[in-house]
Amino acid sequence: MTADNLSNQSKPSNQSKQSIQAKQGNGNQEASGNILMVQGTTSDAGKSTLVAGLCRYFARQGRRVAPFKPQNMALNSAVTLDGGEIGRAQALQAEACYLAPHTDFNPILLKPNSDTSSQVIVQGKALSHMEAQTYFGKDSQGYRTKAMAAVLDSLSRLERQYELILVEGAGSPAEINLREGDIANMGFAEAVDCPVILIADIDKGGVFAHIVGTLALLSASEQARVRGVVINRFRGDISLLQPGLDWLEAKIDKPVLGVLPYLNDLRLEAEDALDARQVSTDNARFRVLVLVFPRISNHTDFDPLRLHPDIDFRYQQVNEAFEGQAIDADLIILPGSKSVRQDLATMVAQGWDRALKRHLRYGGKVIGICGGYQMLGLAIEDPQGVEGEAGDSDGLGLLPIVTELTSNKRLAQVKGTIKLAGESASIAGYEIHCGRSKVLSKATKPLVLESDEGNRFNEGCLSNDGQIFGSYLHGLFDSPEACALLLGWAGLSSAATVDPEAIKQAQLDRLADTLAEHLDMARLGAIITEMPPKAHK
Ligand SMILES: NC(=O)CC[C@H](N)C(=O)O
Repeated sequence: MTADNLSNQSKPSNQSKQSIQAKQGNGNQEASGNILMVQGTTSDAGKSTLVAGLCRYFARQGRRVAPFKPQNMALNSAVTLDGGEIGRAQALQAEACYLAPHTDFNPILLKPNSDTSSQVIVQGKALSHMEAQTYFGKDSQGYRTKAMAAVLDSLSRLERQYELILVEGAGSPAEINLREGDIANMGFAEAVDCPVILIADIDKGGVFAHIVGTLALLSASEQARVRGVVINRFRGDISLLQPGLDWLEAKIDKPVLGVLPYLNDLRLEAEDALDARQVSTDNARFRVLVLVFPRISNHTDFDPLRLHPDIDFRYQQVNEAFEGQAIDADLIILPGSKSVRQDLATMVAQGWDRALKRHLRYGGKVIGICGGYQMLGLAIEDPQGVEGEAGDSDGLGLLPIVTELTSNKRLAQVKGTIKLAGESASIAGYEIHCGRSKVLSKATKPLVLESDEGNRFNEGCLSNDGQIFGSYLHGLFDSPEACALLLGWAGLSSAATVDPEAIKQAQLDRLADTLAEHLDMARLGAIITEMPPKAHK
């Protein structure tokens, strides 16, 4: 790949998109595997978004491009086609490349279930606590060696299949306490000898200090591999910024590759942070409240509701005192959780058990998804201590199910039909859970699903009074048909149609257009090609 053809921008027709897909689908062609890494001066500087935009930009040109994040810490994950689990940001970036998600795009995923411990997922598979101990040993050096081996193994597979690999760092490379044994930022870039660009968020203020300070805290060889900087989320008059940019380029002796505008209404899945923004609620006629657990997982389940013009959508932190306040919702949703028993205890301590019952007495509806579904049941048992201390907890007692957490994590993409209130619709989604739930009585299971392996099964549970529905399915509002059916059941009739997939595709294209306009793509192309990766395999 040459700098020229990297910067040669064109929008593909639908036909060339298909040929990209075909190309991307069957890897094993000649590939030089150029690597570019994006690091940020802070968390939330815009790394994921920049990588997603670059993925779409290059994929639209017919390039074989893939995303990569060596190590991700997030509770928002996606099920891959090869039956594993990766961070959602990498799944979105894969989609930006017109690719299905693959475990190699994010070989290490850490899912925190307390302030001091995480579930470790290596190349898509969750290690049990025992495995984690033997895999990594007790010291951080043990972890680094094994994790780095997995990272390089995945990367070398991608290098054989793709022309360009766009790598996202994590947090900032200048976290002094995390530098030793780092595999997520400069530790990775040094190991594979790839160029780095640094992105900084000007909206937060202090952008010059962030950039100069970050570079000052790097070693000489790390500084040298930072080949340019990108300033993100700028609003206002660029001519007023220009003197600052000139000063910066002289000070750091590196180019500013571009200043990206503040994309106020960019609606792309958040990597991990909860995105509470919603479209205008002027015409909203239905109130949805999603409880936010300290260890909420897969909050992107709610994006279709957050972006729905008929819905007044709210997140409510369950660890904040609320007792006595009016709940003010037609539908309350309990989301997934990485620490179900503990999040349930937090919720009950704040009086949410009583609040939910009151809401139901007034005719409100309740949905529980995955961990939230488990909480609605009679009991949650964790005899092996899969999510912390071993033991049992009483559930909220609103659905006739009993759950046992097992070390055998279920990961599956599923599709089928949902039947509620006499209506049925097709539905698709994914399951990520250690728990297995038994429905005790003859309660209705409203879903008939089929997994990738072709197994058909009934899923979910509806209370006898028809007011409470629980399911393991993440992404259950993504299909417009299923979303309309669920909202209809919950009391919102003739809801507008929101198609999150179409929104996502339009946003990725818009992002790529923005990068094409505001980044010096010729220079970026040169950065990518002038530093061939060293043989690290
Ligand atoms: N995604 C989830 O909510 C998972 C629920 C629970 N932590 C389990 O593993 O079963």
